[in-house]
Amino acid sequence: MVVLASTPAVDNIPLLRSPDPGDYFAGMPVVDLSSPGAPKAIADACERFGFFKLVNHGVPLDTMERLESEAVRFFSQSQAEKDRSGPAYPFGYGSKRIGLNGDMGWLEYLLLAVSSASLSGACPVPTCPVFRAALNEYIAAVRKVAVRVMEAMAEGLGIVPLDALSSMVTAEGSDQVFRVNHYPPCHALQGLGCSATGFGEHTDPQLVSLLRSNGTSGLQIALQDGRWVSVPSDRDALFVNVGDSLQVLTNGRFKSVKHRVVANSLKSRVSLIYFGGPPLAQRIAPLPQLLGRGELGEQQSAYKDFTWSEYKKAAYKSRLGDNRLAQFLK
Ligand SMILES: C=C1C[C@]23C[C@@]1(O)CC[C@H]2[C@@]12CC[C@H](O)[C@@](C)(C(=O)O1)[C@H]2[C@@H]3C(=O)O
Ligand SMILES: O=C(O)CCC(=O)C(=O)O
Ligand SMILES: [Fe+2]
Repeated sequence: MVVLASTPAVDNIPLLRSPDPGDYFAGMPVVDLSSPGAPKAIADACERFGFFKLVNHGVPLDTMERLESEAVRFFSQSQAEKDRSGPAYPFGYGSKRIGLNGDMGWLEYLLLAVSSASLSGACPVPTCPVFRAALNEYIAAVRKVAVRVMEAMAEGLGIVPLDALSSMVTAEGSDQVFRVNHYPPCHALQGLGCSATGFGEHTDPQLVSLLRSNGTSGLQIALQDGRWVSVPSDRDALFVNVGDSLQVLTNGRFKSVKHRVVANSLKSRVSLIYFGGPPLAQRIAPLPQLLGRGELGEQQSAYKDFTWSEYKKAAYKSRLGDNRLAQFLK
């Protein structure tokens, strides 16, 4: 992180060295969901990076673009109008403040509750019926992809039944969240050699997150050696993150990926993220098939026993960049 003389527009937002064009993620795994090799490729990518790009996923481009243009229309309203959809917690519009513990980023967003395959009726925003319809169409489609991806993960890990993981997001009462992030261009930092933090480094607490963005890059992931690499944007693709809960369910075989977003000084970024979480009462512990006999006898869970409700509570008490899983290690 670099420290600069204060620039009022970005006060309280941490600054990062501008991404170096050479730091693109050269070895990024790209998985074709329609190919027979997908389960193995997905398991491999989740073990090595906790992250992969997914193509041929089946969400129609116009479903993604319809939602993107409704989101752009929402965020182009006046600040007073947008604030009428706030506060962000538990669900609604938020700006710059992320979470409840002092994290700040150069973005505005909508945090929305999903019930079954659409926006929860208990989530009153957005109020615009056209925006809600676009959200519902996209959420139904992306959730189907999440289910296929989790089935492929199970297959790639050699777990039966194949819905051992995906049933946690399709179960009654599953805790799914949808987020629309808008990172306006940060003109104040143009040419200064540093960028505003859009969304600070963190891992996602859920099982999986599926992200789609417009053509503006900014997403970065940390490799296992700690090096940050930029993920080139691709508006046709989805990007899949392994979350903390999936790391635990796989007893650490899949790694939850540390990621962040760097704001662009010229272009705005819009991202749509589906977070698949289990029901609150779901026990988060390694699947029995992944605790099979190894050379050293019965393998033990590396984690204390906990439920998603307990983990979520702890996550919401933490700062974005905290290592939330550390307190649940044995
Ligand atoms: C600082 C925080 C924001 C967050 C809740 C938390 O206390 C720690 C986890 C954060 C995160 C990251 C992934 C998702 O964007 C999110 C909605 C989630 O479930 O966990 C956010 C939370 C948030 O923005 O409220
Ligand atoms: O907006 C993005 O591209 C990623 C944001 C993110 O990681 C999150 O909302 O958890
Ligand atoms: Fe995230």
